[in-house]
Amino acid sequence: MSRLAIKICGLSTPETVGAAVSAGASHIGFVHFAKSPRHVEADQIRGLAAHAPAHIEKVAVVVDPTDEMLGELVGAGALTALQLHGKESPQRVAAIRARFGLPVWKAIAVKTRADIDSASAYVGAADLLLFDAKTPDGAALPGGMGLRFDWTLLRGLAIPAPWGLSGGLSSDNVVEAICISGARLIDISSGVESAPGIKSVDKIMAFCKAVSAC
Ligand SMILES: O=C(O)c1ccccc1N[C@@H]1O[C@H](COP(=O)(O)O)[C@@H](O)[C@H]1O
Repeated sequence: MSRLAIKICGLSTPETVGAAVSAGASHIGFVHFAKSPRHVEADQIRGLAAHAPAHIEKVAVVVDPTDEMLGELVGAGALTALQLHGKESPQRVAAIRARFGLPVWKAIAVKTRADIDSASAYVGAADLLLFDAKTPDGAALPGGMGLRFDWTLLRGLAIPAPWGLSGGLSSDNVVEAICISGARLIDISSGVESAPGIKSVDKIMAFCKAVSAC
């Protein structure tokens, strides 16, 4: 079986980009959403991405982005994928993919089985579906809040598209999450922080080490 893919998201310093790469992450993520404590501008993303080798995937996380915003991010040249984490429709996802020429991930907000079922509408539009915990109505952020959902909802998932798991993961629960869900790509942000927006090198290392046991 192929090695598990790990995305360490919400990076904002060269030191933590380096830690993610050394620890064995396959993907690094940069949040471009002004309300987030992890927000980084397009030129910062370019600078941070330069600290990771070419084989590491560089993903920008955006929420209901305009074409203008995406043009600025993609135009900076460092990205290898876009993660759409808002209420983008399948049509909007397909249009972004066609216009910007990068693989597109669609985050699916999950609380119930119906939410998992809703992901099928994005098959063919998105390159990867990322199942994340639904945040409460009125929450400040649509992700990155350390919330998890019932991983058994993913057991035996038979969706004809690559998919990954995020939401509330940590070095303490990731092995259980992988065993229950069967995920082959896992994505973490707040679980490797010492405070909102402050990534911890030690926690990044511990998380990747825990995953390597799977
Ligand atoms: O991290 C953020 O601030 C963020 C803001 C807006 C949309 C998504 C965001 N983060 C993504 O949320 C999931 C889960 O994060 P966590 O591990 O539960 O903290 C992950 O994909 C982040 O990339």
